[in-house]
Amino acid sequence: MIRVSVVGAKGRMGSHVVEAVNGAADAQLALALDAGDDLTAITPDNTDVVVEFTVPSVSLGNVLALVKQGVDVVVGTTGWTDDKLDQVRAALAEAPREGQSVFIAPNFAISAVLADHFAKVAAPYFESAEVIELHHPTKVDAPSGTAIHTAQAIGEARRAAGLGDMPDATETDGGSRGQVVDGVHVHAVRLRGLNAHEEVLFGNAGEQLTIRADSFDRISFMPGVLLAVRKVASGAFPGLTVGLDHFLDL
Ligand SMILES: NC(=O)c1ccc[n+]([C@@H]2O[C@H](COP(=O)([O-])OP(=O)(O)OC[C@H]3O[C@@H](n4cnc5c(N)ncnc54)[C@H](O)[C@@H]3O)[C@@H](O)[C@H]2O)c1
Ligand SMILES: O=C(O)C1=N[C@H](C(=O)O)CCC1
Repeated sequence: MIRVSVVGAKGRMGSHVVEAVNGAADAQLALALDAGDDLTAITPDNTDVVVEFTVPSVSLGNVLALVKQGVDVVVGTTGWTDDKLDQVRAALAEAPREGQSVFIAPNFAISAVLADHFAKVAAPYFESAEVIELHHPTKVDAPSGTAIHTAQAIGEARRAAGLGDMPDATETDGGSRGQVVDGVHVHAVRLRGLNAHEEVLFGNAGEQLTIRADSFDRISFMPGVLLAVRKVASGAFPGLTVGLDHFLDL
């Protein structure tokens, strides 16, 4: 049995994770903590893997504290920068237990992970690429972690293919062209009724490819969360791993 503690357990994602862990035959819920609870209650004596879904402003602090406490961590919270990832790597290098793991996924839904993969494959073949992410209006960060990850993957694939800048004659822009991430324009929509959606547009003269992923319900993230918990608990992924694609045969 994998003993799983959840941090952010009262949130939209955390409460689904509690339910998913309770429904899994090979996992059992250890502690379910939220804001104001004492994180030091989580120790290797009661927990194998912590699942962390909180808010971008506190997630790094939680992860660093949990690594110090000797437990493995699966993180779904967004807001990760290169500098924050370096801090996690440094904490893991000093971790109390041999082979400790932190796994971070911008998106646990198979549709989103595949969309990202297909975008990487398509990127070298198109002159233009833009990302549109669409989410519920209670989301606190923009653009989404998934859109940043997708844009970075497209930027990297374009560079590797020797592609230059995308064509764009814009001379005046009050913000309508979106945020530029790694050379890729990213646009964020917040609309009541939406959950989590992403569209990647690729263009050449006379043709367009659209790749779209839709998470209509948060249950779409749960198979990915449980897969990550199992992979991390197996001990086969020491150190920091970013992206569910590492656990899929893509
Ligand atoms: N990776 C994915 O697949 C995926 C999917 C959905 C959402 N997310 C991300 O997960 C995060 C959470 O999203 P949500 O919709 O569940 O948000 P939410 O606001 O519903 O939940 C966040 C929870 O964290 C709690 N919290 C805040 N500070 C805390 C602290 N210091 N310690 C413990 N708990 C604390 C809050 O009280 C709340 O219950 C966001 O960053 C979101 O973008 C990722
Ligand atoms: O609902 C959210 O918030 C989501 N956040 C992640 C992101 O920012 O990419 C994943 C999708 C849902």
